[in-house]
Amino acid sequence: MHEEQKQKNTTTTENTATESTALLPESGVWQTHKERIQASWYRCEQFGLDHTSQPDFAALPKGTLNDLVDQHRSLLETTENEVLPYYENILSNSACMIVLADRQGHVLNTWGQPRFGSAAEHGLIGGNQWTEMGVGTNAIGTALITGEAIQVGRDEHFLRANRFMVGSASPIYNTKNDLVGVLDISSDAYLPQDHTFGMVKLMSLSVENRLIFSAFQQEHFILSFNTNVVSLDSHWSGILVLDENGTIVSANRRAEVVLARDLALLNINQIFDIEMREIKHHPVSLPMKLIAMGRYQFYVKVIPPVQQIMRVPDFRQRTEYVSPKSTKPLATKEVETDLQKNVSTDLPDNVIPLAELQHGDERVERLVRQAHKIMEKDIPILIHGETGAGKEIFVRSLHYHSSRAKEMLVAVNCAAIPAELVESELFGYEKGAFTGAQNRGSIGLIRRAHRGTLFLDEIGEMPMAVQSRLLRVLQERVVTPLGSTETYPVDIKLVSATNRTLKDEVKAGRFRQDLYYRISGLNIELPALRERSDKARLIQYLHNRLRKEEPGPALSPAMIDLLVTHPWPGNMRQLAHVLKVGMAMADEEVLEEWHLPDDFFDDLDESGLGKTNDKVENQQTATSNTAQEEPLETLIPRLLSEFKGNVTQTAKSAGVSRNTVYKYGKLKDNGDNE
Ligand SMILES: Nc1ncnc2c1ncn2[C@@H]1O[C@H](COP(=O)(O)OP(=O)(O)OP(=O)(O)O)[C@@H](O)[C@H]1O
Repeated sequence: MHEEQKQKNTTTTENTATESTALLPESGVWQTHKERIQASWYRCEQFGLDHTSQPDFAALPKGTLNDLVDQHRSLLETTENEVLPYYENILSNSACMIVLADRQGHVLNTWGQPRFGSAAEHGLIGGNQWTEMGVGTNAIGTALITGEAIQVGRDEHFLRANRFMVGSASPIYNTKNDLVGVLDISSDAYLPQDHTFGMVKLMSLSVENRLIFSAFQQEHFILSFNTNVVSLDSHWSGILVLDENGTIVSANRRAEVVLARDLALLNINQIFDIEMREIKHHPVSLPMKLIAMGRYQFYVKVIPPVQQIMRVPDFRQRTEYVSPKSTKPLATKEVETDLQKNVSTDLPDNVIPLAELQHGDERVERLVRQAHKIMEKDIPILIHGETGAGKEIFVRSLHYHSSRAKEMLVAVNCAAIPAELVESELFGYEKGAFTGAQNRGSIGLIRRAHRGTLFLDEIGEMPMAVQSRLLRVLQERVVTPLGSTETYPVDIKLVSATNRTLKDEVKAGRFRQDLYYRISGLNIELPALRERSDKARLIQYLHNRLRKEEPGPALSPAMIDLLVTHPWPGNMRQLAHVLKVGMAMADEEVLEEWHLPDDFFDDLDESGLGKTNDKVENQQTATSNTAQEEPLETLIPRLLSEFKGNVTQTAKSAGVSRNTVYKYGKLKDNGDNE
């Protein structure tokens, strides 16, 4: 029986899940709508909610929401293109709201105007998270948990606070059959609800179909099929994607439901009474009548690839072929292949692929490989490294290359949260647990990382009391919120980082020894930038990355040498800053020394690693500046005051580097101060 036939009219079920009948445990398969709502209510009770609880939307901070929107740009655009026509044609006078949420239930965007009050009141607002755990039974959260479309009537919401609306939600699956988001139409109860429910399912199908077309239409044949010819272009049609040999490489959910079988990698001749070569030669706009699996008749339309597949010999396919671009050592290539495992094809823009974190330094290659493996094991990772060495960037990349990539990476900077709040932020709290707690309670960051990765940055800063609680969570794998006697199971991958030497902290009594051993399953020492043997390549890589964001000047070999010489006390963060400032300052085609910020030269001076020509200039000062016939000690301060402190102009005019200007400008200052 098909899904929608199983759904019952909301009005007949609205009173069936009364507040005392949360009977059914989560069983996995529910036959009826009523049982699904009951199972959801049961889960809500397990989450510690009662009907009077206030919704906890666990709203994301603004920056994080922007990141999330960036990560889901193609889903958002596809939805917008597919959904807005419905809204404009059908729903615009219906006072309802269309909502797109990600697979964790975070609202990514909304369209339309509901009748039910302001965003602050109804909570359907960007960044708010609609999960069953925080908001009780609701269309978005329940569709996410069950993976199926659902309509939640007013009284079917577990929390009374949500019983002013009806929500209809339908999950969206991508071409790999991963749940990537959910579409929801919410309104107060005056709309014909069956109509709305059908509509949201149609919308999610149209988004899914569009995702399939975008992924495959360039190079693949696409067949759409339906039982009647006039519906061939509708979103209810089945879609099959075929490669050149007729192998089914993708299909929409509708195709699998209608044909009632797993279609992956079958040949088209196993489904329809036709061969691929006939499909290739069939006129595009002429529907065919075909028999599926010897019994069922369908109308079928062929959509050929936009780019015709070229049948030309390509000897690069042979194994002995060596690409001219493969200049990297063999070891790096092997690492890359290995690191491709688990890679989600659409890494968010702010995530650097693992293979691009190392550029030939053996130590870094090894630790990247080790950490990548350990991400799949139940072993915590502890990363030690100087500030700015790239610990967080590394962890982000690890998470998105792991099997947990579909769930959240929750990054907590223990030093940034006031000591007295660390505990409640991490473990969550019951409503009214302490003075100052928001009275609706909070699920806390650890539970938010459930099935994902928890990254505790600067773990050395964690207060002792919190350390004991964390130890308990790691030992028992359950979280007990502040003020609660309930425990909640959690499955997290823990990665911690510190720039302190934690063993010293243990000796000094500031860090618990037992916790240290718990968190340091795999100990990783991320080398400082100055210690890396792949510095030159890393600098060029970062420069290229920045140039992709915004065009900028090139790096000369001399500039690369200068950057390689620098001690980089602020590591990758400082390198990124210096390059960004330099590239912004430069109008020329090549980055020059005088484009770089002053603090860059400070560090060079302190380390005594200045350039050779500075040394030559220094020797000149011992006597005089031959060009100007004036010692630099007086020339530089004079020019500096002439150019009103402009270091670049002074350097150009004196024919010396900015470094030298800085040095002699400072000498004068010091002298004045004495
Ligand atoms: N592998 C890398 N490739 C390119 N840029 C990088 C890389 N690693 C770090 N960066 C740059 O350096 C900045 C700082 O990195 P990150 O925040 O990961 O350092 P950290 O070691 O966690 O620092 P802290 O100890 O201060 O928290 C990043 O925002 C990014 O601009």
